[in-house]
Amino acid sequence: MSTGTCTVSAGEPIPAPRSQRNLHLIQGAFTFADEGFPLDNGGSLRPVTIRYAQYGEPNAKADNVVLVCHALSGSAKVDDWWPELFAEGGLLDLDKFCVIGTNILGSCYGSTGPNSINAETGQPYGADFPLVTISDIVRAQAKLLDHLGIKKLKLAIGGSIGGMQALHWAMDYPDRVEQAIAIGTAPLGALGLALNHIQRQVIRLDPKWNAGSYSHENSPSQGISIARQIAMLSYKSAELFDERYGRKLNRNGEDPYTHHEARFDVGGYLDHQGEKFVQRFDANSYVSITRTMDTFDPVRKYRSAKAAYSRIKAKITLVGISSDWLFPPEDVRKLAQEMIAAGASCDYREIISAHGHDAFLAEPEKLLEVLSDAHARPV
Ligand SMILES: CC(=O)SCCNC(=O)CCNC(=O)[C@H](O)C(C)(C)COP(=O)(O)OP(=O)(O)OC[C@H]1O[C@@H](n2cnc3c(N)ncnc32)[C@H](O)[C@@H]1OP(=O)(O)O
Ligand SMILES: N[C@@H](CCO)C(=O)O
Repeated sequence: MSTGTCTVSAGEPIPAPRSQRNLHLIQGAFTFADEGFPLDNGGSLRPVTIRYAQYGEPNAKADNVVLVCHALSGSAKVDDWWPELFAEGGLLDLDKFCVIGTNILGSCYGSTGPNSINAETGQPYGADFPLVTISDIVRAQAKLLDHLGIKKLKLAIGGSIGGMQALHWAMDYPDRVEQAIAIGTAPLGALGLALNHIQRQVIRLDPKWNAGSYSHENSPSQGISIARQIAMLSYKSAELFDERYGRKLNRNGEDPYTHHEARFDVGGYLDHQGEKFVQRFDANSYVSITRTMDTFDPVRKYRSAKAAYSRIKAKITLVGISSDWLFPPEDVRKLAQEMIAAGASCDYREIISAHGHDAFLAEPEKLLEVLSDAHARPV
């Protein structure tokens, strides 16, 4: 067990997710690194808190533990955003596996992030929150697992940024993970980097941004709303948008043919998504996590594809999504080929879906279908 402080609350009432039985949920927060947690790119965090959720129980050998890693805007509470994993016939039977979700560094859902107090200054980090890499996030997760007495993961799984974490587990801790599944994950290409760049600029152009120093009541809500709307485009597909919205008039009756400020239905949808996001996410966290996402590049970290991927001992499954233009399936397939060329046991699958990048959340049944065979299913 590592040193640190831990708060745990058990048995909190939670809303029952779809077709779900008792989740045996325990939520906690582990705080460590009073002396500082050094980061890959210099700087450090002091201290570090990792918020976590545990579903089910580790067995006597603690060799049944699965780490489920969230994407950009999720949280430790896996049942809030991926309840289908636990459902009857899902990937993770809680009678068999213990599932742990952690909130990532930089987020606004309980782990150390821009809203946390910087021990050096006694003030919130705000925009001074240092650049955190996916490796840093995984190293902090490893500290939590040490604290919980979990030496090895049965499986690390996630989509998007969650998949980046799963893959870094396999590279950074080859002896601590048996299997990794990453969905819609690859180093971001130029288009993805460009979209993240624009989103951060939009946030910083909001007059309420104030160099990242704002109050919760007076936050850059327009900037974060528009950033989310841009991101939503990259999470969906043209096919889905045409099918759902096409050139339909807004469902509230606005007429864009006669009023120049009126929206088509797709505009109403995007505005709704932006408004919802403002209620639940922080602008500094958004800037921080999109920068983290940009830095995912195992080849740069380990100097070559061979050096990075030959470290892997886990069984890897990479899943591409046919309509994903943020992490195109050809990029995911190329990553699988590089892993195989480096000697890793890696398998590529593809979900055929019109839902774009978000398909792993929007059509979980298709994901579960491509993970249903012996290679992909944890045993
Ligand atoms: C810490 C936490 O809170 S974690 C839990 C929340 N976070 C997450 O779940 C993260 C991952 N989840 C997601 O990214 C998304 O929720 C997904 C991918 C699962 C679903 O994507 P969405 O875009 O929300 O679904 P979808 O495209 O169907 O949009 C549905 C919403 O748009 C609304 N909508 C659709 N068209 C329109 C329109 N023309 N005008 C206004 N609203 C519209 C719907 O009414 C619905 O609203 P609601 O969510 O308030 O009920
Ligand atoms: N829609 C997801 C996917 C991002 O990769 C999220 O908001 O976290």
